[in-house]
Amino acid sequence: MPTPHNTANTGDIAKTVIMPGDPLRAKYIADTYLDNVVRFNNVRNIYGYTGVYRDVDISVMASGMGMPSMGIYSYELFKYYDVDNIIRIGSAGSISDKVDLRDIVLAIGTSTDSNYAKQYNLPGTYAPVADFGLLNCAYEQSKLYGIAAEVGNVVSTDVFYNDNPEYNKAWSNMGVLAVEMESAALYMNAARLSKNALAMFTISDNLMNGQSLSVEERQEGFDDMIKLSLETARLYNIGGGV
Ligand SMILES: O=P(O)(O)O[C@H]1O[C@H](CO)[C@@H](O)[C@H]1O
Ligand SMILES: O=c1cc[nH]c(=O)[nH]1
Repeated sequence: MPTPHNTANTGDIAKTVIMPGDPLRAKYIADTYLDNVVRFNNVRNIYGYTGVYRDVDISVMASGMGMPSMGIYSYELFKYYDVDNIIRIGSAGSISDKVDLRDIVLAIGTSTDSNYAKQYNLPGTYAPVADFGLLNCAYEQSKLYGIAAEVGNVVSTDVFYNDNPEYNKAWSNMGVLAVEMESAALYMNAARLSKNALAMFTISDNLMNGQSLSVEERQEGFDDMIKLSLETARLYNIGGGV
């Protein structure tokens, strides 16, 4: 059933969706890794494609930037398109000496400064976490393919250009590895709708020493993470989840 943001029909989208923030990264993944590709959405240039990865149907669709955008697209995929699993693949800024440029992080949890959880009227603070089955699968695949991956907490922020110079340090003091902008909304939508989500990242910026990757590397230079997400999706689909 089409939505205001997605023209796909029911059945056009696979059970597992890989979600980069950037539509051009979605196109790159479809062009490079999927066979028999059909594009199911380009509303607002949020490209979405379904194709075959090795022997498994997988979709890839952009989330856009920020929690409101991820909130809309992941909610619609879970609620209206019967998607069971979403794996976010993003760039992130390192705030820990455990991870540097090009390193991969698997987000076991995601702290946030966003108000997204307010809608649930919880009598406390919610801790958004990854689906253990997807996380475990990704971690095992990372070992199998020799792709080093650090598992830990990230922070999903509403603010890319933060006015507070102590912001990153405060999260870093709590052992948080990296900063990004969407995973908390994804993890909360998955929890609320009884679905599965995982976020993984390639470090594109080292926020402690100011080093960063180029625009081209952010669009197309994340092949280890892309392969890890696709192999995780494939194994998870074949195994019927964990
Ligand atoms: O590379 P993506 O997936 O867009 O993720 C990160 O990059 C954007 C900021 O440059 C934010 O969306 C942040 O979460
Ligand atoms: O949200 C993000 C993503 C990449 N790099 C950052 O510094 N922040």
